[in-house]
Amino acid sequence: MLIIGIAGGTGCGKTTVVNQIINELPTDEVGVISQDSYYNDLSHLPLAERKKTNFDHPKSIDFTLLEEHLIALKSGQSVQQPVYSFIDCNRTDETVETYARKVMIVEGILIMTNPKIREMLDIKIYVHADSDERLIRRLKRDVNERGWNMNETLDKYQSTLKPMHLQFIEPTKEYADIIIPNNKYNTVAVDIVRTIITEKLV
Ligand SMILES: Nc1ncnc2c1ncn2[C@@H]1O[C@H](COP(=O)(O)OP(=O)(O)O)[C@@H](O)[C@H]1O
Ligand SMILES: Nc1ccn([C@@H]2O[C@H](COP(=O)(O)O)[C@@H](O)[C@H]2O)c(=O)n1
Repeated sequence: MLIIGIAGGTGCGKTTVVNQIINELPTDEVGVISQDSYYNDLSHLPLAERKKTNFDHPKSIDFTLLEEHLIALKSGQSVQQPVYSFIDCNRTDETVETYARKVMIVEGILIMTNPKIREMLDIKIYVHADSDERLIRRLKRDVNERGWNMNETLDKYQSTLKPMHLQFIEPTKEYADIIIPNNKYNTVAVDIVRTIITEKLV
């Protein structure tokens, strides 16, 4: 199994790039694992407390479970990938059966901060967009899709997202084999990654 890691700051376009890559590829041969599925289980906290969590710190991720799942997939076993709710700020009771494929894409802001996960990635990709682009995209998405208001997102950007990005996420760019500039839609880069995957599938 080829494991491709796709990291980059919030709003840089990771999910969009992943969707563009896998679109047109056979779903039974290429799968996706999202770091969001591996946020720590916060069921012991009320929603108001869960909302105060720093979701941009590596400690917010259950890397042990992610590593276990990647090892299982690599050995051909299926895993139950947790399903995350951004509205409830917690894992749901549901899981999605994720089976081993020839290619697995792992995407998320923090995936390259963990040495064990980094070690498992055969190809490391960092998607870059300027911070003003990312903030605009993030603001629109938080307000339209994730139940936050504008002030909450702007406060969070200053107090948490920006410092965590500078401390933990941006430095992982140095581990990348490929950096995709994504201030604008980058179909050339997407085609290149898709070509690498297609070669693995033959
Ligand atoms: N290259 C781009 N140009 C403009 N908007 C983009 C681009 N890539 C993604 N977006 C938009 O930005 C928002 C965040 O993109 P997303 O792929 O969810 O980013 P990420 O997964 O890195 O947080 C989405 O609304 C998406 O449609
Ligand atoms: N309950 C949560 C959990 C996480 N976030 C934010 O999601 C961002 C990571 O996802 P991307 O698609 O943007 O890569 C991260 O910056 C967290 O702040 C959230 O808003 N609510």
